[in-house]
Amino acid sequence: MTVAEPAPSGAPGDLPEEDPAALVTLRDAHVVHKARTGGLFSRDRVFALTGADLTIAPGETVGVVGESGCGKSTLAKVLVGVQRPTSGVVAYRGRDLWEMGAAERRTTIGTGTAMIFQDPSTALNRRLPIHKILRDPLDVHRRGTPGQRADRVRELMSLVGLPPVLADALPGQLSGGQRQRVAIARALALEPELVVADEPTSALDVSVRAQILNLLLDLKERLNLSLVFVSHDIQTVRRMSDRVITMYLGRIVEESPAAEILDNARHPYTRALFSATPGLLDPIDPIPLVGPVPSATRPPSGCPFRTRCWKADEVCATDMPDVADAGADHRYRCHHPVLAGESTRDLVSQSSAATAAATATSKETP
Ligand SMILES: Nc1ncnc2c1ncn2[C@@H]1O[C@H](COP(=O)(O)OP(=O)(O)OP(=O)(O)O)[C@@H](O)[C@H]1O
Repeated sequence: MTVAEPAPSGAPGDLPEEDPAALVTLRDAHVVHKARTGGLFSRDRVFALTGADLTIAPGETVGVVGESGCGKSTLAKVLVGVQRPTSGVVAYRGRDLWEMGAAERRTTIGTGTAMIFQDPSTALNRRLPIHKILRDPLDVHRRGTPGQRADRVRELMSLVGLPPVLADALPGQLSGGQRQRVAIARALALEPELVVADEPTSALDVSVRAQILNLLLDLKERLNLSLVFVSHDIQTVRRMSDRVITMYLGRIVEESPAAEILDNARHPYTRALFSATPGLLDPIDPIPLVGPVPSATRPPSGCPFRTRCWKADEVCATDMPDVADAGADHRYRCHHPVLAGESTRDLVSQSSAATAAATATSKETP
């Protein structure tokens, strides 16, 4: 398989010219890691994020879907400034985050953004009582007087539905759902404009997941937050989001209003992901995603999805598709998009034929 070298990015410091009202903008953001084998760095490189372009408006929720290892967490970390991109631009309200002075960047990241992680058990200091955990960011950023900080802690607990009696409890004395409420309250302590939630319910009991998701939706409305919601659960992403982006092997391959992505996904990968979710597309058979995601150290040439795509042909092996505009804020990168009106039945039969062909080819290989 030919190894593609991701295209060079734009000049560092280039500021995005459009949408002055955008809260966060990524332009041609790349993250490349040194690969590790057996704990040691090798000469290989991992292309964790490649050429990401994204704009997030104030108050908007953007859902991120894709299989494991497709770069969702990397994108999330770049957005909140935890991960510096290897190249490309991350701008807050039009100002390049990584061109700011260190003090301004620390303030922008520390107070303007926050991240909620998958597992609240590991995200919270087990030795500190809840009121100290919530007060810590206020102390670090010297917000208000000591009395105002104590008031803010009470306010935060009420905001996320934690009774005041839990203020002196340790994280280990709380349920998983309560711990995630503490993590959310801490994330909101400094009134961020952007909150990124990376699989915020996947470590929780099914019974409390809906409560935490409803809490996030409620907080987003009340506080006019921009929310980036990363999840494997496509149903939930659709319910939570205004816009959905699909990632594959470090690339954003489709971006669409949530309301239309289900019926109108144009990228074969998005369609296959959705079809694998029971009850979503009502297919006769789900469209199989053939084989595993290729290694991020050796992404395929051309379109990264072409090695698993039933529509792929020669051009997909050589040319990375340009971004195509499907109108109404819907964009995708594909040479042979799913056509409007193309039924799941058609896709399943094409996919089965591709699977049979792939199986036959692999049997012929010595
Ligand atoms: N610090 C790192 N060093 C080397 N490789 C990394 C590092 N962080 C992430 N990667 C690799 O980058 C790619 C993208 O990882 P990332 O965690 O962003 O994917 P993901 O879609 O969030 O996966 P998951 O759903 O499993 O959390 C993967 O191949 C991963 O192994």
